[in-house]
Amino acid sequence: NTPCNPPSPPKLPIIGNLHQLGSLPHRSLQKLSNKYGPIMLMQFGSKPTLIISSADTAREVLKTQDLNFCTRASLVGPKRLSYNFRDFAFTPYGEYWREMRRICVLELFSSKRVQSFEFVREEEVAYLMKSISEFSSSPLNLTQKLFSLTDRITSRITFGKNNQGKDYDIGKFQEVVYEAMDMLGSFTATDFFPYFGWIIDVFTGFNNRLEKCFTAFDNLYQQSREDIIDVLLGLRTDESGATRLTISHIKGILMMVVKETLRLHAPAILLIPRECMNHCKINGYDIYPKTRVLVNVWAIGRSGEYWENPEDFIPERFMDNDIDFRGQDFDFLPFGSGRRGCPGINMGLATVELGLANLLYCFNWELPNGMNKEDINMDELAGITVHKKTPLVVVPIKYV
Ligand code: HEM
Repeated sequence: NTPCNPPSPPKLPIIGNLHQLGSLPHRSLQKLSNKYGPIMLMQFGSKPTLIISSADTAREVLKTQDLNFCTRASLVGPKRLSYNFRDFAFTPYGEYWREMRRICVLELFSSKRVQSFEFVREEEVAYLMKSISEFSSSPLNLTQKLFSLTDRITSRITFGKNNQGKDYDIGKFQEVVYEAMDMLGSFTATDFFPYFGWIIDVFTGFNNRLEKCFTAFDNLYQQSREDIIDVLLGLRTDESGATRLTISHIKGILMMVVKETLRLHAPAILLIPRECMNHCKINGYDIYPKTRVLVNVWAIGRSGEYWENPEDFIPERFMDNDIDFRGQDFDFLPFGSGRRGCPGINMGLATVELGLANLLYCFNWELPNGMNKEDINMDELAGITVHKKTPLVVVPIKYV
C-alpha cells in the first residue's frame, strides 16, 4: 500500500520547511494552510510535523483520536526546564503523567481548591489597585503591573511565599519568566537535527542561555521552601484587602469580553506540541508514530469559516450562543482539549475575571498624551505563549 501523505509545501534539502517558520510561526503557518489545507505535513529538519488548522481536523486529533496524539514532543528547552520532564505539562503520556494529572486535578485544580484560594486573589487584586492608585493621572506600565499580579498570586499559591509589602525587582523576575517562556516555546537545532544539532546549539549560545535560565529558576525554587500549609493558614485570619466585587457579580458582565480576548489572542497559539503515538488516519491521510503535531488554535480562532469579521473585537458575538472554551467547541480552543487539555482553566479564569473587573471598576483608563488607540503597538513576540512585544502604557484615572 502506498502511504497517502497530507499535502506539503515544497521543501529544501536538509532543512526541509524550516525556512518557512519565521519569527511568528502561527502567522506563517496560517498563510501556508490557506494554500495547502487544514492538514499539512511539514518537515522541520529531520522531524515530520503535522499542522492542524481547522475545527474538524482539531476535533479528530484532540477528541476522536486523542489516544493516538496525547503524548508530548520531547524538546530540549522543556526537558531542561522541567528537570527532565518531572513536571506534567511536557512529560510523555504514561503512568507518571496519569498519576500526576490525577493528583493535580483532584488536589490542586478542583473548583473547591480554586475557591479556597479566593482570599489570595482578593488580597493581591486589592494590593494591585492600591499600587495603581499611586499613579493616578500619570502613565503606568500596565503590562508589568499585571505580570506582578500573576506572579504574586502564583508564588503564594505554589510556594506559600508572601511578597506583601516587599518591593522586589519584578522587572528582573519578569525577564527570567519571559526568557523561560521563550526557551519553552522555541525549537533548538537539536530538536530538528538530533544527531548534530547540539553542536549548532553550543555555537549559537542557546545551551548557555538555557543553563542560565535553568539556574535562575532553580534559585527561585530554592528560595521558596516555606511550609505552604502554615503560611496559608496564617493568611486566612488576615482580614485586610477585601475587594468590592465577587466572582458571581462580575461573571455576567465580563465573560463576553474574556471569551473574545481569548479568541483573538489565545496565549498558547499552537498548544503545547504533541506527538503521534500510533499509525492512524486523519481525513484519509496516513499519520505515522513520532510525527509532531501543532494545532494552530490562533488561526482557527481567526478563521472566516467560523467567525464573522474574524479580525474584529466584538464581544457581543458570544451573547446569543453557548460557545465555550472548555474543549468541546473545536473552533474555539484557547485551553486545548482532550486528555492533555488545560487543567488550570478555573484557576486562570478566576484571576483574569477578578483582576479585569477591578481594573474597570476602580479606574477610568486613558492613553498617554496625544496617543490614539491606533497608535498602540500590537506587535507580538512568540514563545510557548505569545505576548505583546512592547508593554502597554496607560493612564489610570481614579473614580471619585
Ligand atoms: C488563561 C490562562 C490559561 C491558558 C490560556 C492555558 C492554556 C493551556 C493550553 C493551550 C494547554 C495545552 C493544551 C493541549 O495540549 O491541548 C495547557 C496545558 C496545561 N495548563 Fe494551562 N492555561 C492557562 C492557565 C493555566 C493555569 C492557571 C494552570 C495551573 C494552575 C495551568 C496548567 C496547565 C497544565 C499543567 C497543562 C498541561 C496539561 C497536560 O499536559 O496534561 N494552565 N494550558
